[in-house]
Amino acid sequence: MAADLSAKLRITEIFHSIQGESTRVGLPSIFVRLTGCPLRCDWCDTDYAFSGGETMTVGTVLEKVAALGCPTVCVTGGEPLAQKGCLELLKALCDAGYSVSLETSGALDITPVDDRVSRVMDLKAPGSGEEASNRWDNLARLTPRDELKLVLSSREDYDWAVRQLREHRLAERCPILFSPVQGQLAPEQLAQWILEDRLPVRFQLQLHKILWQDSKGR
Ligand SMILES: C[S@@+](CC[C@H](N)C(=O)[O-])C[C@H]1O[C@@H](n2cnc3c(N)ncnc32)[C@H](O)[C@@H]1O
Ligand SMILES: Nc1nc2[nH]cc(C(=O)O)c2c(=O)[nH]1
Ligand code: SF4
Ligand SMILES: [Mg+2]
Repeated sequence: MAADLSAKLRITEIFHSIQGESTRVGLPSIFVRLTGCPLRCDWCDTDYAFSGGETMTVGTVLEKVAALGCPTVCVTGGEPLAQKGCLELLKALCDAGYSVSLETSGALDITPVDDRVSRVMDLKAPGSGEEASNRWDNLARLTPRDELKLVLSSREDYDWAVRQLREHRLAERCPILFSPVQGQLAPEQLAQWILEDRLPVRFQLQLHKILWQDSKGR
């Protein structure tokens, strides 16, 4: 069935930049940032997307994306899956031939997302203050096309992440990303722990924050 292009979405911004996160890091990409999030991660760098925004149809978002002329699209937020219309947007983007990734907190069911989308899902560590929001049944749904990210603010978070990695055999499911919370955990410290423990994970630094000091981190 075709996507519903009349479905409505609340959108904070649509922009063209260098992908700063996930295994797609470095690729020119279009970002579609959906407004609103039911979580409040302690260290969230995107609180400007919690409210405001502009209502648009999926069809209008497609037109704005097409005008930016880039084959790779990242749908993010806020929490994109908190809006029903997000599923229609993801399907419409895939139908139009884009290579699509979705950044999601893992607090909402990822099952209904179009199979062609690469789901980049966070597992919220205790330091985020949102550990209780993790939907643990999402883990079993991850495929090698998806990615799992753990954003860590301390040694306690790191130890917690290593336990999850082992207990849920996460590295067998999909690529695993360990990223320091910017300004809270020194990147070189996290890198050293990963090396010492011989972890099969990918160290990640938000590239856009190295490239640009813009408060919105484009
Ligand atoms: C702003 S969130 C939007 C998507 C979704 N709500 C989520 O949490 O995955 C995009 C990504 O930025 C990460 N992020 C947010 N603030 C950060 C920070 N201060 N340092 C490192 N990563 C951060 C999140 O963990 C998430 O992986
Ligand atoms: N350049 C850039 N890359 C990104 N990758 C994921 C982002 C996000 O906020 O989800 C993001 C972002 O905000 N900027
Ligand atoms: S879930 Fe994502 S957007 Fe929401 S508060 Fe956490 S990092 Fe920010
Ligand atoms: Mg960001």
